[in-house]
Amino acid sequence: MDGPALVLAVPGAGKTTVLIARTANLILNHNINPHNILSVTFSKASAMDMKDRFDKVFGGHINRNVHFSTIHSFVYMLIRNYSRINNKNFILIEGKKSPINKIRLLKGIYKEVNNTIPSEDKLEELLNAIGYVKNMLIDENDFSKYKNLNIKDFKNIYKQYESFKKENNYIDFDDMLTLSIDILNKNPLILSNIRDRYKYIQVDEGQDTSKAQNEIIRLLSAPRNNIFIVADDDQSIYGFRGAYPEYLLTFDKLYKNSKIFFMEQNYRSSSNIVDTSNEFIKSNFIRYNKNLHTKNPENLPVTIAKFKNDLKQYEYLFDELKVNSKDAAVLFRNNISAIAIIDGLLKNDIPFYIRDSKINFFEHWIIRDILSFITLAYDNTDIHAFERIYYKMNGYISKAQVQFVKKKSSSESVFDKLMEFPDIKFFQKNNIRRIRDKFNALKKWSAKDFVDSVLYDLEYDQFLRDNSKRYGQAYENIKIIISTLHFISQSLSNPLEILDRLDFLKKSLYANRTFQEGKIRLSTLHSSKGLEFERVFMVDLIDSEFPSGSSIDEYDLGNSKSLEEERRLFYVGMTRAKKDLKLITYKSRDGEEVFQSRFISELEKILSHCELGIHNGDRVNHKSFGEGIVLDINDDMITIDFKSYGKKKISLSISLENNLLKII
Ligand SMILES: Nc1ncnc2c1ncn2[C@@H]1O[C@H](COP(=O)(O)OP(=O)(O)OP(=O)(O)O)[C@@H](O)[C@H]1O
Repeated sequence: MDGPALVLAVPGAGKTTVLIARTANLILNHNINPHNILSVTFSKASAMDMKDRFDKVFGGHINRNVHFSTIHSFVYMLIRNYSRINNKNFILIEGKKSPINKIRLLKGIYKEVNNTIPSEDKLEELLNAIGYVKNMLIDENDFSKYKNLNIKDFKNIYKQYESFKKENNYIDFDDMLTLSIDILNKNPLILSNIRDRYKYIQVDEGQDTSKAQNEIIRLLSAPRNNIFIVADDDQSIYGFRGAYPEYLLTFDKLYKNSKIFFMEQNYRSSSNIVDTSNEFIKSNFIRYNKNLHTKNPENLPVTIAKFKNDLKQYEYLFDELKVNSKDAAVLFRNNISAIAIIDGLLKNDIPFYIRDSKINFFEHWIIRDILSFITLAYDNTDIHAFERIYYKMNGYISKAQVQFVKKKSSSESVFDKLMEFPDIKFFQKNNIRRIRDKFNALKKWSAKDFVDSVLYDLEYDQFLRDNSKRYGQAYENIKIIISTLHFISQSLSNPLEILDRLDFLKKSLYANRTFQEGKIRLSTLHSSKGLEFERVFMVDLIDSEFPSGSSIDEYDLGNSKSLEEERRLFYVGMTRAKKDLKLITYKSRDGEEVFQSRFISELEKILSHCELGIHNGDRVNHKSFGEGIVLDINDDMITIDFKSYGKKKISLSISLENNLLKII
């Protein structure tokens, strides 16, 4: 009830349940006014989920309003009250009521600073980087601590963005946090009023709170420190935008006389899934060592399904789902993976729903380029389509030539107009003829051959590779767009049908956003947190996709932080499954060799040891060395800390085959 407490729990242990029950305990058994309890969580969906679950269980017993909110909505209220009293006017530039478009503003600043328009991906990276700086409370005059930044002249962009907001009294979501810290630090009266009101502070999903959010919580809860945090550091997956789970590891230093409770029993999953996941997450170093276990019985073995290529993966997935689609989910690292899956599910008449419909595919610049190729193939007078792609193929056409073409009559073919360019050289004419003939032929191809011809005959693929190099981006990240396009076009008879199919898929994505019994859930791994399903399929488990290419690059340079976050994300996915977990990988995607995810390789080892029935942490008895604890199992060797002999590495198979080693 009183004092600082941290509840560290494993997946499926009932974290939210504990927080709800404690709230009811404070109100019903200790007569605390709900008005004095502040319960916050990370996302709006979790806050709503908490409120629903509380009302369902205790609604009949407690008739006063019990409030659960996000940290952001709490600080928004704080800023509004402060502004009202002090006659200030802060204008929020997020959401529907915003007077300006934040994205457009940042795009404009980026363009001004770097003289080039940022891609959608770059903008996303920029947004995350700004959020990271604010949430990590990084001093804007000292970005040297902020490594791994891949944004050209970030400092300048950041400063311009900040001063524009300051001049106009604008604030964004992240500013709400830093502004609140400032208000609380500079206004002792406000701080003491809030402290008086919120005598009990509770935080759910504590692993996702940032440094700035933790600072707010610390300020509010002092000096009473009636702070109760529920968290699973192994499920922290928002480090890229400033989540700071490290503070959980030093909770006892931050709050004196704190208590730490562990909830290590999982009520959700079969013992196969629990044992495998438990071993898997132990490869992370930065964590509280918890021992995930369950009393649930065994069920289907965890399956690793390996295929020749991505097409075979889809065949397997759709076949499985056709037979049994009850309470199943397909989870993926990259939301673009959803497009090919939706295409296949629609063709196979398998019902699905997907909440994250904001997928950067249909509006992606590559797709818009492809649409311009199609347009020009069918209408070679379309100057807009031509202007978009003339330098992205091997036509060697100059800007001056395009300007010349634009001045001519619009009913003429752009290729004919190009031929009339003054002083045009013989070899240039040959090039233009070659391109023109290619475009004339394009509309006769099947949709898939059309895509190939654009990629390889017109060398759009080469442009994509060069472009990635120029902007320091991994070609693999855009390859997923091309492979999705290939997948969609494989059954279409002509290029025009690509337009229709994309339109249909886009509409289907929006039309299938709501849950209905019997529908399969499609979700990114990030959005799957907190959910549970009978059957879970994790797809596209290849290196560079999952774990992401950037986390592998950082790891190769000696920094394993991002790779550990990827491992946690993988763990979140695995622990969503109640009975059936299928992990799918393949050897080639869209004709190019790929490698199975290194996490799959780790799991193969774990599963082979699970078959032997031996795990890290097991107590064992060895015929010669006596009792000990298993510390590590690596291929065929096992490290045991023996009571009488200390650490020893012994051969696992010899020990087991000869009955030398027994699990106690
Ligand atoms: N004490 C319990 N006894 C039996 N079942 C329980 C208990 N606590 C929770 N459960 C069940 O276990 C499942 C997981 O619970 P819940 O979703 O609250 O866990 P969680 O810790 O929030 O999980 P995660 O962090 O993985 O999302 C649910 O199906 C819930 O109904």
